Amino acid sequence: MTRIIMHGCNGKMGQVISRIVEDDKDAVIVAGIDVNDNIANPYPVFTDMNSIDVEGDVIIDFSTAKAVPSLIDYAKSKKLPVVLCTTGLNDEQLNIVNEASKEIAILLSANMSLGVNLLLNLVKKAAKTLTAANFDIEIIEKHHNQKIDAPSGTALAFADSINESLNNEYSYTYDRTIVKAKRDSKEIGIHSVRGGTIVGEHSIIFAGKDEVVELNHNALSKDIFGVGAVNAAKFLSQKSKGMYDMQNVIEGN
Ligand SMILES: NC(=O)C1=CN([C@@H]2O[C@H](COP(=O)(O)OP(=O)(O)OC[C@H]3O[C@@H](n4cnc5c(N)ncnc54)[C@H](OP(=O)(O)O)[C@@H]3O)[C@@H](O)[C@H]2O)C=CC1
Ligand SMILES: O=C(O)C1=N[C@H](C(=O)O)C[C@H](O)C1
Repeated sequence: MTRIIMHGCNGKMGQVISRIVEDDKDAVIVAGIDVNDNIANPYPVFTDMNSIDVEGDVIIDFSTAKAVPSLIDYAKSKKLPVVLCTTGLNDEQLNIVNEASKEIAILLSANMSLGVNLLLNLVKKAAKTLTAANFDIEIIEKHHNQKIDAPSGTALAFADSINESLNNEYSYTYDRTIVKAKRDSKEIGIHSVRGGTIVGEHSIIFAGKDEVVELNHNALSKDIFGVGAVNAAKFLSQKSKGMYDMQNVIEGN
């Protein structure tokens, strides 16, 4: 039985995880953490994580970037692994996470779905083949109107995955209104749309002379992230330290 501490338990994803875990005989949420205890949950909720008085095996985090450093401090003090799903972390916050992985196990992934994690590999092959034929690369992401960070963590992960396959020679352009010049061939344009209840859509567009190749992922429900996060928690609860991603969970190593 994997005992989960849910950080950001009263948010949209926290509530998805709560529902998924209720039907999972191999996992249980033993405590939740959030800024307000304003939702009825079938587990105790703490607004101060240092007051948690139950034992857990792993933390799942879907909260907000600025909450991550104190969560990492807590996890280090309790030697607890963290499945870190929050996006929009700045360099300083990412550095704290990377340093902590020398002491505890951390799984950092901007997208917990199987489809996106498959696509993160497929875009590398497409990028190598198509940029050799001078195709341009643009990424468009669409999300609901409650999302705080832009571009999405997933869009950045796609850009990073592509860039890695191209010897990190590409720069990222987020706003063409300030560029005032033609597109550079070695850039990846990244664009954000926000509206309504769109769960999460990502298009990676390779545009060449007289042809366009587009790879798409559409999330039809937040459950795909929740299922991935619970699987990741079961996987990570067995690890003592190091940095992991969803590829490790999918491959079981
Ligand atoms: N990796 C992945 O697959 C996915 C990642 N995400 C990411 O997860 C994060 C959360 O998403 P979502 O659930 O939609 O967002 P929500 O805003 O719905 O939920 C976040 C929750 O965290 C709470 N919170 C804020 N500050 C703190 C704090 N200091 N300590 C504890 N809890 C806090 C919020 O409270 P309050 O509302 O009062 O501020 C809220 O209840 C985002 O960064 C999002 O991009 C989302 C989906 C998938
Ligand atoms: O905030 C969301 O909702 C999502 N955020 C993640 C991101 O920033 O990539 C993943 C998913 O697309 C949903």
